[in-house]
Amino acid sequence: MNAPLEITHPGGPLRGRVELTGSKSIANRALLIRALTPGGFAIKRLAAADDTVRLQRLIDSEEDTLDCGPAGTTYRFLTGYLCRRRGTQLLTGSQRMKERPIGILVEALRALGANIEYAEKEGFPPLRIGYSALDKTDRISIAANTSSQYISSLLMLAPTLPTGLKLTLEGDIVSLPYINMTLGLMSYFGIHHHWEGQTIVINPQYYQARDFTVEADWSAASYYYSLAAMAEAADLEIEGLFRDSLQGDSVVARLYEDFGVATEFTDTGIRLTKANGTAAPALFEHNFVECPDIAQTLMATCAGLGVQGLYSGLQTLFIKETDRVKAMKAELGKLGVSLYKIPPRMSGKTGIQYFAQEGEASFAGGTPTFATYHDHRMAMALAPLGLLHPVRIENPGVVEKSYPDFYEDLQLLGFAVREDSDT
Ligand SMILES: O=C(O)C1=C[C@@H](OP(=O)(O)O)[C@@H](O)[C@H](O)C1
Ligand SMILES: C=C(OP(=O)(O)O)C(=O)O
Repeated sequence: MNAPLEITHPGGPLRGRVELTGSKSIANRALLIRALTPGGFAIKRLAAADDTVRLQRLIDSEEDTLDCGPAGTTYRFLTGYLCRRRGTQLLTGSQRMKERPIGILVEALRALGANIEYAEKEGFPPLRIGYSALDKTDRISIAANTSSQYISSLLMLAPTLPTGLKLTLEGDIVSLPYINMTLGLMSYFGIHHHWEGQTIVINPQYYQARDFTVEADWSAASYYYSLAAMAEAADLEIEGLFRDSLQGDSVVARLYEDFGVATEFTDTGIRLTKANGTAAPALFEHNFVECPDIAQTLMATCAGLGVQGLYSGLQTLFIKETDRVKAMKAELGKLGVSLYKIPPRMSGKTGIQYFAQEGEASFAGGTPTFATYHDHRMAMALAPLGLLHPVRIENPGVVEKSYPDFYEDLQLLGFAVREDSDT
């Protein structure tokens, strides 16, 4: 799917039902834990997301080179896992993956005794990873301010290490709900842990095999919240989500209350409703440090509704599939909406970096063509603007990374999605 797609909606209330794709984060943890569990176990509702399919394939592969493509969790989880596997493998990825830092995890694993070399540039993929017993020490520290995926990778390995692991998190912690998701899933599979201040302590233990069902993806649900918020009235059923979720992105339910979107939990998922004529807020303010993956969604919603945005906690967005703030600034700029860094002298003495967003999306220039920067979330965050006016999405196939059925699901809500080979 490489030709641009044009996305349009005929107008009127937004209604429909979607069987939402499974959570990529939960699926990838379940796969990695299964690989460490004697006897294995069944995983139900595993998503067809490319990142998930890849992780399963690479866990099973004995080839010399393992290519993670653009999949960050896949890459980081395998970096830890391969340290305990016999043989030596080259772990590589897309051009962008080679720009996403890995040094913090490599240093932590080396402190445990890992046998890892940089195959190209110091601090970045690809890595050559050989077997090691990882028995040099059981007490290490790791900087927690760059990616929680490094920490999750170490935690899942921890119970299998000869004397377990005492992992001290240093500095500010980003993406904390993802660390809790890892620990929560490990508990489901029988692993105990406890916190001693900033240190997570995990003794040697065996994972217990148990059947497991993957919850639907709350990050993906955010695109339906965005649609509901921008619709005049909406009534959507989104299946597969649980009330007590391990996913931090379930905070979308609360965030979109401000936009008049109500969430009701049903036996099978959620129902989103927005009553006719609910007014949007004048200002939306949020710190995304615990839910970085939904920042683009909220930026697009605010643009569509002309809501002023005041955002913080965006410091990890520049090392994701693309520099997401830069990419959103460029794409929203096409609609006359501005996104900019507030100079530190104007944001007080909090040490927090704020970004402001101003303006309401204008379609006076005709159908906008949005670039997607090899980032699935650029495509999925911007597509809902098609509710307001036709939009064109370049390289729409990027959604395969986490949500291959995204456009089919939009069609279930009445959208027309058409290949636009003339552009
Ligand atoms: O552990 C995970 O499943 C993830 C953690 C987050 O990354 P960071 O910890 O790098 O912020 C998130 O952005 C990513 O999509 C998935
Ligand atoms: C950041 C993301 O993924 P990853 O880091 O796993 O590539 C994402 O899905 O938004």
